[in-house]
Amino acid sequence: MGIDNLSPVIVALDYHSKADALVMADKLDPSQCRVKVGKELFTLCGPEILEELHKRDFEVFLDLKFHDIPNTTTKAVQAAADLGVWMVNVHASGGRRMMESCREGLEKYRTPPKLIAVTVLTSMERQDLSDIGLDVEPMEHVKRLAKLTSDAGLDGVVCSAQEVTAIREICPESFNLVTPGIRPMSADRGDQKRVMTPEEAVSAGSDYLVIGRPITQAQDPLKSLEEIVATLP
Ligand SMILES: O=c1ccn([C@@H]2O[C@H](COP(=O)(O)O)[C@@H](O)[C@H]2O)c(=O)[nH]1
Repeated sequence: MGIDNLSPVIVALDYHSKADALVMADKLDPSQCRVKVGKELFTLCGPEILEELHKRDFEVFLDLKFHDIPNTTTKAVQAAADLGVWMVNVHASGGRRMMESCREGLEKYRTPPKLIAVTVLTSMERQDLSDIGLDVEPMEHVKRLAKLTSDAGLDGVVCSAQEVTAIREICPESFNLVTPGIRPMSADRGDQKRVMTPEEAVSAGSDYLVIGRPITQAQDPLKSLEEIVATLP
């Protein structure tokens, strides 16, 4: 079980049509897991896909990773709150003022979405950071951005499960750690670089495991989800 009564798994509905996403959603039980709508599905379907998922009682993580000036990102997270999503995110590299403005922008909501920030994408490794002028290990940059996010008063971060132990040492216990880059031992890593197995991620202290292709591209997605959940401590 996760930090509430649901499993910690958030299934990434990275599909190229509303129909395909809903076929998958209809196989899932909203009392067992949450779902994530990302850039591909939201760009194709817009808010309608959220309505469909909410009708089916899912809590939805709207993963649009807003990265813009404070005014723009604040309006964007408010728009997400108006759509009733459970979780929304920005990029921590947008900076402290941007994150604080987003948090303040959500204060007027009775039940605001959880607001979290992406640290370093799990597809990135040291060379990728070096390419963009950051001569630092991912771990160091993730820790810096997690602390900044916590100081800005957000609810948590997106990071690799590899960084969970280190973040726990510098951020409050209540700080949510949302970890993509989850790969069962036999699964293809694809473009992910900083990965962990579901079991290791939960043991390390991840609150939520974001899992896409190992479930959605499986021959039998539901069986794959059930097998993953069965391995969790
Ligand atoms: O650092 C990040 C932030 C977000 N993601 C998203 O999570 C899923 C992972 O999908 P897989 O198929 O399991 O790799 C995907 O929607 C990404 O956009 C991430 O992977 N890393």
